[in-house]
Amino acid sequence: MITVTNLTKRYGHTLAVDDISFTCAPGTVTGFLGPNGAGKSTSLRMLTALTPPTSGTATVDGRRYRDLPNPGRVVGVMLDAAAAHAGRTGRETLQVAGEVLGARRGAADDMLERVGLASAAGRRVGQYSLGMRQRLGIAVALLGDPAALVLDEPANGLDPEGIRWMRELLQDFSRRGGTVLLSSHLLSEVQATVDRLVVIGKGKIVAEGDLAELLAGSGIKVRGLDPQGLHAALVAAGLNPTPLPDDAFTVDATPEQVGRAAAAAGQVLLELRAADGAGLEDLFFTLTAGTELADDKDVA
Ligand SMILES: Nc1ncnc2c1ncn2[C@@H]1O[C@H](COP(=O)(O)OP(=O)(O)OP(=O)(O)O)[C@@H](O)[C@H]1O
Repeated sequence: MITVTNLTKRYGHTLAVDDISFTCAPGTVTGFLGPNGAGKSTSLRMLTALTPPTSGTATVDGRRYRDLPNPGRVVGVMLDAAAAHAGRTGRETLQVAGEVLGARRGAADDMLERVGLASAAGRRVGQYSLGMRQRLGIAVALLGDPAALVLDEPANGLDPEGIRWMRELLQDFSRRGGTVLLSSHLLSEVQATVDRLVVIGKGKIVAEGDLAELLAGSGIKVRGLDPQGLHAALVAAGLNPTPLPDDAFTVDATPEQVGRAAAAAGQVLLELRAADGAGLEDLFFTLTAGTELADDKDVA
C-alpha cells in the first residue's frame, strides 16, 4: 500500500506540490497523470526520499522510504531511466544493483531475459536506445522482488510494441497482488494500463477515481446537422451544452431528454451516445493548454 498524506513541496515562491493525499492499494495500477510541470516528479521524488517534503508524509507499507532497511526489497523505483551509468553494460548495471539488494546469483541474467535485453546484456548502456534504458530501469526496479513499483513516465521512449510489453508486465505484477504507481503526461498512453487515476494540475489533485468511473461520468455526446440550431434547442430546454472540437456537444442529461429537446426544435441528430470520457479529455485539454512546447521537447 502506498499512502500519500497532505504532501507539500515548496521551492522558494513555487508551490510545486500543494497538499496532495491519495492511496494506491495492492492489486491495482494507479496512473499519476498531469501535464509537464504539474508536480508529478516532485511527488515521486518525495515518496522515494530523494527530496524532503516541506510538509506531509508518503509511506510504503506504512513506513517512509528512508526508514526502510532495504528499500529495493519493498518498492522498486524507476525515476530517470536516462540516468543509468553509460559506461556499464546492462548486465553490470543489474549485477551492481543486485549486490546492493542482496539478490541471488543469476538474478541479473534472469531479469535481462524477462525484460527482453538478454541479447544486449554485454553492450554498454550508453549505446542503448531510450526504450532499452526503460526496460533496464524496469529490470532494476523488479530485481529486489518488491511488492510495489513507483515509475516516472515508464512509457517514455517505448515504441507501441514496448508499450504493450510494459502494459502486460505491470498488469501481471498487479494481478499477483503488487501495487503500481506510474506517472504520465499522456492520458492515451496509460488509459489501457491503469485501473485508477490520480490527476494532478499545478500541484493540486483535480480528479481521482476508478478509470471506468472517470470515463463514464461524462454525460451524453450529441451532434446535429445544424450545430447552432441544436445548441439553441438544448439551451431552450434548460440543458447546458458544452461544445466539443468536432461541432458536437456534451450534455449532462439522459439521451431521451436530449432527443426530445432536439425534436421539439425540429433538429436533425447525427449522433447521440454516451460521451466516452470526453469529460476527462476536456479536463486534460484544459490542464495541458499551453504546455505543447514542453511536450515537443519530450518527443525530440
Ligand atoms: N529543484 C527544483 N527547484 C525549483 N523548482 C523546481 C525544482 N524541481 C521542480 N521544480 C518546479 O516544480 C514544479 C513541478 O515540477 P515537476 O518536475 O514535479 O513536474 P512534473 O509534473 O513531473 O513535470 P515533468 O513531466 O515536466 O517533469 C515546476 O514548476 C518545476 O519548475
